[in-house]
Amino acid sequence: MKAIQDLYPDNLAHCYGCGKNNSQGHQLKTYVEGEETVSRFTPDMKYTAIPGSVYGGLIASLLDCHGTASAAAFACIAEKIDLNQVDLPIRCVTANLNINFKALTPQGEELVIRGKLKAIEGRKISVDMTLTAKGVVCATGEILAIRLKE
Ligand SMILES: CCCCCCCCCCCCCCCC(=O)SCCNC(=O)CCNC(=O)[C@H](O)C(C)(C)COP(=O)(O)OP(=O)(O)OC[C@H]1O[C@@H](n2cnc3c(N)ncnc32)[C@H](O)[C@@H]1OP(=O)(O)O
Repeated sequence: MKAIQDLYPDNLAHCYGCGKNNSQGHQLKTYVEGEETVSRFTPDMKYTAIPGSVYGGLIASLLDCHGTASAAAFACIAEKIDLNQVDLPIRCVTANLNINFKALTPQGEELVIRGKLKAIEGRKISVDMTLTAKGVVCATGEILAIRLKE
């Protein structure tokens, strides 16, 4: 299965966090795995907070893009829309993002971000997220994504 972000049409694929057409961005990729979504990302050393740990703004960026991609995927699944189609028919933007930083996030490690659907209420899609490094939860987050009108 393709990454959710690779299903965004070319003219909407320039997001700094996840756009496949932004060569200077993070190009985060999110996949559906069972009932969850997952993204994996190893930050470059330039994203330093305290030496040895990852800058919180980058973590926010990863949760932001993981969250909107997850919201679009969960909404498609709820409507039985095929996630293998070329252009994703459902697109979401972030209205609210809450993050709890639980532990310093170590540099030089692959970060694993997982998302679980919390609720779909009309155009509002809430997703719970965790970010782990070496199995340790470093951050949790909740996103409220809004499905854009047609
Ligand atoms: C814009 C076009 C470009 C196309 C783009 C396509 C993008 C496809 C690629 C994806 C790329 C990923 C990108 C990465 C994620 C970003 O970084 S996205 C960038 C950051 N986010 C933004 O810039 C969003 C800015 N805000 C907005 O554009 C508008 O406020 C929104 C979120 C679209 C909502 O506006 P609206 O469509 O007029 O909807 P509205 O009726 O106000 O609200 C709908 C419901 O949500 C609730 N709601 C809205 N905001 C909030 C809030 N902050 N807190 C709580 N509830 C809220 C409302 O109360 C309402 O609830 P109900 O009455 O239905 O119960």
